[in-house]
Amino acid sequence: MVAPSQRTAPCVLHAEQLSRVYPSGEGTITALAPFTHVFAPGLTAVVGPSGSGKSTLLNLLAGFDTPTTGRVVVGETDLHALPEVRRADFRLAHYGFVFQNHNLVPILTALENVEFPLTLAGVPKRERRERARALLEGVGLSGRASHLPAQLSGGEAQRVAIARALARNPDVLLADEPTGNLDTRTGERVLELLIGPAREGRTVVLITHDREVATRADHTLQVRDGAVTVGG
Ligand SMILES: Nc1ncnc2c1ncn2[C@@H]1O[C@H](COP(=O)(O)OP(=O)(O)OP(=O)(O)O)[C@@H](O)[C@H]1O
Repeated sequence: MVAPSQRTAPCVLHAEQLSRVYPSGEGTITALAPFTHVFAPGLTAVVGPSGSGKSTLLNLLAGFDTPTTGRVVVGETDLHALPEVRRADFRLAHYGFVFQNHNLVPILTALENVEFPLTLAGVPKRERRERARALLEGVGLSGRASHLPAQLSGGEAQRVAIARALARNPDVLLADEPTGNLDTRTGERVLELLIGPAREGRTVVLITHDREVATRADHTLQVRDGAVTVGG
């Protein structure tokens, strides 16, 4: 097995006066007004209407986008202060991502998809294969290891994506509507797989339109017209 990442204590994700303003025509759009929040370990649900700023928030927390003001601190690291290449490495080592459409590599099998982040990390083949098998087993998909993404159901593909996201024991798991395309029962199963890491002390941030899903979270953030408030 791969040694757990350098996680000695639960990692805290801190947004400090974080905001994002986009140019729009002649003017600007405040997609996210300045807000400060500590994302504690556990599951945080981010809810809000379409266009309210949820994805903008997630993209900033991931370091995919640059804030107009403020910063994102992960543990001791100021994410946006890192040069681009180091930020990408940091992201690979500390973050896992799950998107609405699983984003699996279509030409790789389920097992190879889970192995992929370990390959990037230079983990030797035998070790990474063993770890990927254990992760697939963890999401109940040992029997699908050699399937290509196109040969998986939507729920199965999403479970593979979660196994992949967990491959490097991330401190932070960011999920954008991971249950959005799934029926209720399958969505519930996928949600359980995200709640597990949250219970183990990871910081899991989940965007959802589904109020039912949000009720399972430890914390809820409401985003409305770019303004973030605590509580649903
Ligand atoms: N790159 C961009 N340039 C200009 N405006 C943008 C950009 N990205 C997002 N916006 C605007 O910022 C606002 C927030 O968008 P965002 O995608 O964060 O909303 P959302 O809550 O995730 O919506 P949805 O639930 O529909 O995915 C919207 O008004 C959107 O049009």
